[in-house]
Amino acid sequence: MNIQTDTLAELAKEATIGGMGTTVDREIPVIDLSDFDNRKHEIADALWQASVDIGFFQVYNHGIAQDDIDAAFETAWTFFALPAEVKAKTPMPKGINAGWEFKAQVRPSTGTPDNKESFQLTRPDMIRLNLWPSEDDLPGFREKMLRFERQNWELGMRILSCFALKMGFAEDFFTKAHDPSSDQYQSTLRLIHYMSMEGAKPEDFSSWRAGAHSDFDCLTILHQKEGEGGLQVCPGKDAALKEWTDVPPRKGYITCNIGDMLMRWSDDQLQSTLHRVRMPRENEYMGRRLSLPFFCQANRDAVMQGPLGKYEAITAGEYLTRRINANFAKK
Ligand SMILES: O=C(O)CCC(=O)C(=O)O
Ligand SMILES: [Fe+2]
Repeated sequence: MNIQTDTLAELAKEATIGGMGTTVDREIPVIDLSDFDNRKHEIADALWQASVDIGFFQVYNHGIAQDDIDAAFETAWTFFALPAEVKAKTPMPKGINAGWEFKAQVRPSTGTPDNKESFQLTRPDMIRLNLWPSEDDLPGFREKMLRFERQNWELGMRILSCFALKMGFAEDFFTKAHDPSSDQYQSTLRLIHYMSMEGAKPEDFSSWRAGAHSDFDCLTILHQKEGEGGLQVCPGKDAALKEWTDVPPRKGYITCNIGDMLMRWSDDQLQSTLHRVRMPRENEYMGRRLSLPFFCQANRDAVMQGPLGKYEAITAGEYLTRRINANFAKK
């Protein structure tokens, strides 16, 4: 489908609040991760089914304490609340998923910048390119964020071990491919601030908080706050219908989705699904929205080759570089 043409046409049609396309209810699978080691095969079956069908699912009893998630949101806000000139000390370099950007991400689907700012944290790049805010500017930020990054990595690897099992790989196959001790590591924690729309002009609602896209990575672990909705998904097999489904955040549940890397790595068995973040509707909460996605992106030197051999082998580094450049082409 030609996403670009469809989206632009709909943007022109819908200049005010309301968003584009139609909204339909679909069930987003919810999966209980409790007693993980004993229930692993049952959990793996559920994750696989959800990912073949829709590519999105929500997990609960996931092992990350709610207090830690709440604290991570608070710490993220301490960064965004800094003056712009302080945030600008750690700018996102071209083609690198690290540092601060402000309304710089132009999605191929919309051609306009997402109405957001973000700080991305990819561990090796933070050191190499000196992208950590200083302790003077933001005391404790680095340590707190690294701890949360690690918690997300652990959850991501547990989920990916289930996919490895189903794909006939060793259970630690993806854990090795995302080895956090390697300088080739490129998994990314992203802090996102979508600006408040309180008092905004009607025409401001014609842009997107995040334009329609699929993620580049293997697996995204997306923390959202209850009451700060807007995420919508459009499953591949129904994409031509342009029917979007709201995925409201619920406390205790983490939304996860398959990205393009794992879709390719699974020979297209698992679905990387289009999603976007719409503007709030007239009667909805208009304040700022924060989200914290963690992108499990295989290390640069990991070779992606599916069990069925559908695609030629490519390193994850080469794969990701191509994808990032397509999204931030103008900088
Ligand atoms: O903020 C959200 O809820 C979704 C963000 C997202 O899709 C992304 O950053 O890839
Ligand atoms: Fe996304």
